[in-house]
Amino acid sequence: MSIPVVDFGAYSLDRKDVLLDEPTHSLSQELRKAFVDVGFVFLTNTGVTQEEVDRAMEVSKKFFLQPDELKRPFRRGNFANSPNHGWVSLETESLNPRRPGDLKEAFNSSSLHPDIKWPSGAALGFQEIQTSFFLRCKELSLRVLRVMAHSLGLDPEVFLSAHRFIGCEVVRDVYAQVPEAGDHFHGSPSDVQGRGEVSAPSEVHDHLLGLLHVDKEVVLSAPTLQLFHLLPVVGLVVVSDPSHHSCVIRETSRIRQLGCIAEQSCVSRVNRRGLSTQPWGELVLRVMEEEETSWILTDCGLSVRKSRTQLHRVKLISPSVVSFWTRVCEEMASSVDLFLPICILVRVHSDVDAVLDVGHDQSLEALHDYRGEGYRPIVIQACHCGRFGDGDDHVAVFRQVGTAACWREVLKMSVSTSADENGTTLRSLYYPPVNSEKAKEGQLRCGEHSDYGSITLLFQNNEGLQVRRRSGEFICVPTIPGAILINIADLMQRWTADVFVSVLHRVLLPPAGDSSTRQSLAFFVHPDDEALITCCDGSNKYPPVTAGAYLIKRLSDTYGQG
Ligand SMILES: O=C(O)CCC(=O)C(=O)O
Ligand SMILES: [Fe+2]
Repeated sequence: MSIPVVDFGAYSLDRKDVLLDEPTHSLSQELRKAFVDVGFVFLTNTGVTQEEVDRAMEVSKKFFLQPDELKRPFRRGNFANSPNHGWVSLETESLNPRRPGDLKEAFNSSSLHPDIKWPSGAALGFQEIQTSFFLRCKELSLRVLRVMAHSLGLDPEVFLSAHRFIGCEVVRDVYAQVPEAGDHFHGSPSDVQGRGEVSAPSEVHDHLLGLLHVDKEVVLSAPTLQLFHLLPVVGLVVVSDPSHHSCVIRETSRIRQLGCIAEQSCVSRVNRRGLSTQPWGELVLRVMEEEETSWILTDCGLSVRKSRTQLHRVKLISPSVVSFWTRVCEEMASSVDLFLPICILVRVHSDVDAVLDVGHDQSLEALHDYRGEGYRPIVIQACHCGRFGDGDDHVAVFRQVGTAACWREVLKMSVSTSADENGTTLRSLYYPPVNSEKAKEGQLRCGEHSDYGSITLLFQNNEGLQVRRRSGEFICVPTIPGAILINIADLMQRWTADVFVSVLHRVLLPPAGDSSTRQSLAFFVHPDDEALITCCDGSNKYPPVTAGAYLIKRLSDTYGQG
């Protein structure tokens, strides 16, 4: 039996609204049959374009074709918080340990953390292209996982809810780790609002966020900057580096298109608690009029600084303020029923220049406009259920939740640590020309193996891949233009108690005398590290395992300890 080809058009990335629909019965059943019988399927009409694939392969090839000394700084193992991220050199890895090292090079993009150093130079645009391809694959994977759940008659969220952190850096609930009460920070007692606040760890007070709150439409000018025309936005962060001017201007005009997030709701919350007497807009306007370089706005716990090159910087100075705002945000978010998912795009550099943008899920689309700018998306997955009533003021609701979400993310960012909590990896593979006389006995381009996670998306530009059938023999996999090969990986087989099968596959050497290269892009989807994988039929066929522990074990089997 060959690999089935299934039309995924009904769930294509081009269709934005589709996640609310039940997958069609025939799509579910075709997918199910492929994953039960073969473990592999070709999906057509996914919405991922050939152009996107070509771009990702092209920039990868430019990276691989460089001399090794230029690639070495990016070696896998060099990234402290992301051990699987980086370059894997030729013959380093034996996916079948009984064979000599695979004749391939790879680059694993496992972390989108803004502090990760990416290849540049010859591979100009590498980070942006890999990141945007990663995010496209992520979106498609989530759709596939949804259809897979449906095909098994399971709750459509069963797989999705264990894949919430693909491509997100860790945002651990650091507050929970910190002891009760007390302000261990600099700042006068008047900064501390309320009682029994949980204090935040020390990273917070060093973390400078440039927040600018504008209540009315205003024009700001500063000595070294052009005019900025800002609409009322909460969470708009002004970049301090003059080289980013145009970026700020573009940003503000985009926010205008998306609609504005007014802070009125925040203000009323603040007032109700007696913590602030003024709308923030006024505070900011006051700041702008003043000539001094620094203020402490004790009534809302923020300090504001102003310098020649920075419009304004607002520093979160007190842990109680941080937790206060977090709580406000959470209350606001939970008090409003909202149907829209919210997407926040954040650009953060280590010197804490940031631009926030809050929008509804169409922002996901807008995300692609940011490819070249190093934006980091934070998508708030947990959208609030319920629908707008007829009489609801949609904009007001959206503003409230957007504001809350925005703040929450800013605050989380300010205390986040830098590890990742989902092992999903976009792996770019390059198989150089092979001199078959020099190849070692039994050596392959990629030895027999099955993948480790939930599913794998594979894009290939040339033949060579083989998949093992149930009967034991290997069959050649064709390349079908525009189609994506998707396979079940080991954790998914466990999860489905062997209903879906994860099968061995390999990449052969080209025939003698054929000096062609091969490239592929494999998107290995993993559940979140903390997700406990138990058989979804309720059986005990496999003991529960956390996805993170399972992945570590599999990687260490492949690469050896360390
Ligand atoms: O390059 C290919 O086509 C296959 C790669 C693969 O299976 C893997 O890296 O897991
Ligand atoms: Fe594989």
